[in-house]
Amino acid sequence: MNALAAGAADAIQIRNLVKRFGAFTAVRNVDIAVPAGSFLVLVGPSGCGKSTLLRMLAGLESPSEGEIAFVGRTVSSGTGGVIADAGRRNAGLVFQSYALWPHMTVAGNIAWPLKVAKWPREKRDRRVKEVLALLGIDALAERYPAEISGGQQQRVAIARTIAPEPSILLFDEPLSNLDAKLRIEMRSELMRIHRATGATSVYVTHDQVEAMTMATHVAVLNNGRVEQFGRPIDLLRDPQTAFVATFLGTPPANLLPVRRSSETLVFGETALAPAALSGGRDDVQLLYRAEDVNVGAVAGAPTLTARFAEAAPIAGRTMVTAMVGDLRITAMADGYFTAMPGDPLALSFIRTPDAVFAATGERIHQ
Ligand SMILES: Nc1ncnc2c1ncn2[C@@H]1O[C@H](COP(=O)(O)OP(=O)(O)OP(=O)(O)O)[C@@H](O)[C@H]1O
Repeated sequence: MNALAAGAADAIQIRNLVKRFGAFTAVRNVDIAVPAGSFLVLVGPSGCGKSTLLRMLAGLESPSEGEIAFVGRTVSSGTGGVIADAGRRNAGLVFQSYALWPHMTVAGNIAWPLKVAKWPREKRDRRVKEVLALLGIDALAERYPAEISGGQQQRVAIARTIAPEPSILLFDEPLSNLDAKLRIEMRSELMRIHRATGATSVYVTHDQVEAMTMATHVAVLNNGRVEQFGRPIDLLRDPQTAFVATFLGTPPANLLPVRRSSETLVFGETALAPAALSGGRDDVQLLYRAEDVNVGAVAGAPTLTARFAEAAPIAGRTMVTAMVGDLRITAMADGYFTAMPGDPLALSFIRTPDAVFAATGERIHQ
């Protein structure tokens, strides 16, 4: 079965969801089905509507149109508002800020939601021990939030959220307050927890590297719309819009605006590709991966003269950024490479473009 096809095994169904704040539309016609056990990452630039979508899933915000169902049960809709409130969705929410109770110990914080849900004492104690062990914070059980580090506080917040065994976990940029090293550690930790709990997770981030490492499924949002939804590898290999193609991937791919001139597509005066690729359009955009742009002229390959901007060594090669007018182009050089900012640099396009997009952004399939 196609893992992306809607079906009975979907833990979350989002149908034609819209959220308006007055005249402003923050979420536009979002339609996705999330299979049970997935780790869905919502990724996109600041203000694209990720948090608003997550808050609707959490029951903190009601939709203007459309509906959300958890395991076939409608929990919110444009006509009915929030049908099942935040506490009755069997969903746990982890925020960027940890919001621990300062007057309760770590164990007390974790036990709190279980007390509220009236778990019997013995079962509660057993569960607190279990999640303390799962998060590797057993030794902190009797400390107060002020006596532990930010990273440890985030672990406690996660432990508290998973303690009541929610079937859906919702994360809103939970790692953004941590330093770079801790973020990377916590990423693998969260994936381990996801596997251990089996909960379907929805995770908001603006960091595409975080998205690509953690996700089983990714939804790329832009201006409130889902530009593309699918497995990370499919979005990387087969982007359906120019936005997805340039937002995902490290180093970023290059998008060159070209126009048709008799038999070729030209950038400025340089012929880059055959006109047949444009699907009959006059203006299109060509996608070139950084590894398909060579630093230095290659005989027989179309070549542009750029101005060197910066270089960063990566895994034995150098990622070079250069400017052609206002356009930034990223290329790869073998070994170590450096130059002075503004130095002229030949860039050769050593392969045919990876994809072609209309000037308006949609993919042109050959
Ligand atoms: N309560 C509100 N009233 C009016 N506008 C809002 C409200 N909440 C969010 N918005 C607007 O909706 C848009 C989407 O906001 P949202 O917080 O969902 O974005 P985001 O993708 O999570 O951004 P970030 O990564 O910066 O947190 C923004 O333009 C924001 O200003």
